[in-house]
Amino acid sequence: MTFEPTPLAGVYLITPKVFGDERGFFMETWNRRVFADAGFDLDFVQDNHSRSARGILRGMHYQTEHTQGKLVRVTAGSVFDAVVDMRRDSPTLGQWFGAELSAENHRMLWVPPGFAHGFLVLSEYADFLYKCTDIYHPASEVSLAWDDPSVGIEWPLPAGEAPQLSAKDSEGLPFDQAPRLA
Ligand SMILES: Cc1cn([C@H]2C[C@H](O)[C@@H](COP(=O)(O)OP(=O)(O)O[C@H]3O[C@@H](C)C(=O)[C@@H](O)[C@H]3O)O2)c(=O)[nH]c1=O
Repeated sequence: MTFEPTPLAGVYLITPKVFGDERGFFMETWNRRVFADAGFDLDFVQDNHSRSARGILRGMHYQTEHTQGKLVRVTAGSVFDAVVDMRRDSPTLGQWFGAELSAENHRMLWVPPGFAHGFLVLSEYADFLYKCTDIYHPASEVSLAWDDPSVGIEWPLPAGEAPQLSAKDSEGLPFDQAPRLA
């Protein structure tokens, strides 16, 4: 398992060790001791799984109470996964980071509490799995506008194509109106 820092403090790209053989492959995707040895003392309370078709964008989501850390990965297809720093005292407040996560590259992203998170599906469909450090708390859920120009996430969308969004995400808050996190 390798833990690769990103330009946003606390956000890590994680690549599991994959053991391939004639049957297929095996990999550990979460191991409390291995993560603790790497400095991640995590306690997960919920696992989620969503499936989405090509061109669907879910995001950019966070909760102002019960703020969640998320360990995210893809088991079928590929996505462009993105985070935005919402930590009020962070030197990188408002900056984004994105990476392709796919069933082929086995990569995971550790998104600590304090970030808005979302993804765009690049394949015919994608299965997206994630572990959360806190509960779902819809009353404090925020959708930050995926296309806020002051954040400027470079989504790998075909020229002139718009993503498909939920009703909630099509009314995402502009960055300057979106609540900051601790
Ligand atoms: C997130 C979530 C949703 N739901 C329900 C509520 C709703 O009826 C249905 C779909 O919810 P949503 O539209 O919010 O699902 P979705 O847009 O997939 O929301 C997720 O997006 C990604 C990007 C994240 O980072 C997640 O934390 C989460 O916010 O599932 C739960 O029961 N538990 C949960 O933890």
